[in-house]
Amino acid sequence: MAGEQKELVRLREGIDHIDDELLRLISERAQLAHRIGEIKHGNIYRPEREAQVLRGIAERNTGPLPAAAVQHLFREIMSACLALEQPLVIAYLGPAGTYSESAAKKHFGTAPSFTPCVAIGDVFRTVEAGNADYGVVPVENSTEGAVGRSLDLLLSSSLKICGEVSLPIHHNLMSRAASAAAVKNVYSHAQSLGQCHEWLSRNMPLVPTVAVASNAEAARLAAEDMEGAAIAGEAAASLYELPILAANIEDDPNNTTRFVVIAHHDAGPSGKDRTSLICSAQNRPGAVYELLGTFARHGVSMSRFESRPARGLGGSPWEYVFYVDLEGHRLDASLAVALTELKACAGFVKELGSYPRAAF
Ligand SMILES: O=C(O)C(=O)C[C@]1(C(=O)O)C=C[C@@H](O)C=C1
Repeated sequence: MAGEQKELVRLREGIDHIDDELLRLISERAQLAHRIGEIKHGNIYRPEREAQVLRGIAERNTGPLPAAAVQHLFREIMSACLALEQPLVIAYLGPAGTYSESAAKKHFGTAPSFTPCVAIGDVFRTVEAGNADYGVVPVENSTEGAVGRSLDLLLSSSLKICGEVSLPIHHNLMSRAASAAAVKNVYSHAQSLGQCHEWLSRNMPLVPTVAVASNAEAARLAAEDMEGAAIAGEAAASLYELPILAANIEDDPNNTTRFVVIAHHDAGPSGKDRTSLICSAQNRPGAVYELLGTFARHGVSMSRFESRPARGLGGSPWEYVFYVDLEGHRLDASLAVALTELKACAGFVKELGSYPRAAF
């Protein structure tokens, strides 16, 4: 026992020594970032550089910590360094406790100020008006598909996409009730109720579900109702101090939502990028085939091709636009040529921007 105590003291001294070194190095890093901020022209936040740093950390990590854990640590270090250069304001689809807030913090770390907005349109307006530097909005869910409102606003707004966030969505049943058997109502956003449909029919078939504006609102209601439960994320459970009765109740364990970061500019090349655009085909046979041919001819891979009604373009009903995601940056030689050819044959092209693929 005495031997173990001595060992404990010795190991803790080792940790103290390493913490001193870490602190010294982090402070030195912060001074360099501050100096970079002074000599940098234009935007201080550089999503392409941050993605490269985070990818490099994962590649060089030799354990024992998993890559995601070290990336989170470095995400926070960079977030704090950036705050020394320029305090950022980030708008997201609120209220506090939503998955959008988790996505915003996953992407920017916790150092910026976060502004919850009541609707996706308000996130766009807040950034357009300069009341936030960046905005985070959901664009698609692996179970439920496209988030139409975000796609429509990307078409009508002048904002660009400068980043993306991929967030695994894990739903939890949370309540002050003693057990799931004592729950009389389940509150959640309609999409989340849909994503937990099978679990609910197997485990709580007779309990009515109530669709509300957001998961965070569901958690707030459950916090006030001893017989109510919410389906929401861990952030909402801790915000409203709700015990989790059942974790990871989503029907698809790979349930993921993709968010984009909107701003007045897109991002520089990072080496692993994506380019998003909206286009329409001219009204003649083979026009869509021709659009797709421009990418195929130049070896540009497409990760998304989705059609939606052309809202806000002032055309007649039944006119459609295509939302296209391409692998690569608009400044890459092959993509640049493909875009030039696309503009020559498409009815309409709107470049939404090039940005680094999610680093983690
Ligand atoms: O490299 C830069 O341009 C920096 O400002 C430094 C740094 C970092 O901490 O590594 C901070 C903010 C930028 O968004 C990117 C990187």
